Amino acid sequence: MANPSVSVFLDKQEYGKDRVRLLKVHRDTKVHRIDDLTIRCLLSGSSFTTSYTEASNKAVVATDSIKNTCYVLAKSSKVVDTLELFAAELANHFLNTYSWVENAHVTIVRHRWARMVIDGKPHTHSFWRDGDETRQTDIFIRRGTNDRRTIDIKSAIAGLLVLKTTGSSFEDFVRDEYTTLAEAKDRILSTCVDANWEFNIPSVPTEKLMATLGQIPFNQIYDSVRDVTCKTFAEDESASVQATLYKMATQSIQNWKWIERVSYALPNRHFFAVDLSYFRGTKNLAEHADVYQPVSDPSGLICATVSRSLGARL
Ligand SMILES: O=c1[nH]c(=O)c2[nH]c(=O)[nH]c2[nH]1
Repeated sequence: MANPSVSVFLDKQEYGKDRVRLLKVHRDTKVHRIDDLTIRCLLSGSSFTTSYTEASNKAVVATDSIKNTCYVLAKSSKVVDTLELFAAELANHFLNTYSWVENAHVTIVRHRWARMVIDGKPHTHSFWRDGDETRQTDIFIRRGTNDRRTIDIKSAIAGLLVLKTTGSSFEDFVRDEYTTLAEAKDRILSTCVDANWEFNIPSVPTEKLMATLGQIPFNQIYDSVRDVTCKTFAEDESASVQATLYKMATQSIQNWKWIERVSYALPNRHFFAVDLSYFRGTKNLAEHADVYQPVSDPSGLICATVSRSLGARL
């Protein structure tokens, strides 16, 4: 039985619409472009407390209206193709429209569509899904004092599946009574990259918010982080996932003054050479390996965040 004399308080709250699906078609030229998005918009602030504690809906903007707003703004917006700017437009809209909303938290996931190549030529209006990788952004805008806004933006790549067939070793690790893993001079390296990067954005007067964000080359930064990730993965003579991860993260901070920190979560998807010695003494281990067994579970998991040092602004 619950004890009603135990005192509690509402510690955290945010509400809104999740999984709003939206396809925007850009037909401004004959070469159509598309943005296939899944959006989450969450609102919070002290005015919403009573909706939880006293069953009062007086302050509640229906989540259905929040969903409708996503479609209305997608219609008029000129920046749907820059996730961070479209997310900022949405978040800013809720703060500007409803004076009692203190924070707007918008997450957008963009699903991949690649242009079809037909008879060697990029097709003007047909696309195919080239993998499960997504681009994402998570933006949190706070109503500050003196009509200013503070903005946290974290953008991400999720589900980028990569594999290399040489240029990766793992040696000189702890050997004790628990160790069965052989040292590997040359192994398969494969991971499914989750990377995110946080922006350093000063608080801005409300009316300058979109103009300030408009100066940040979000699409170029995304392309660059993805390129650095792939190039480093491909070219690094990897001593471990840890060492390769650190090189990836460091470069993006050094490339872009707006990036404050970069995090990676890299599962180490193991591929073990199959011991074929049972069959006529066939050699398939170490330098003889070319038949491997992919092991889906368990995998290693290497996670790290690299941050810009204090006073290290470009
Ligand atoms: O790159 C690696 N890092 C590790 O920490 C580790 N541990 C392991 O068993 N294999 C690997 N590979």
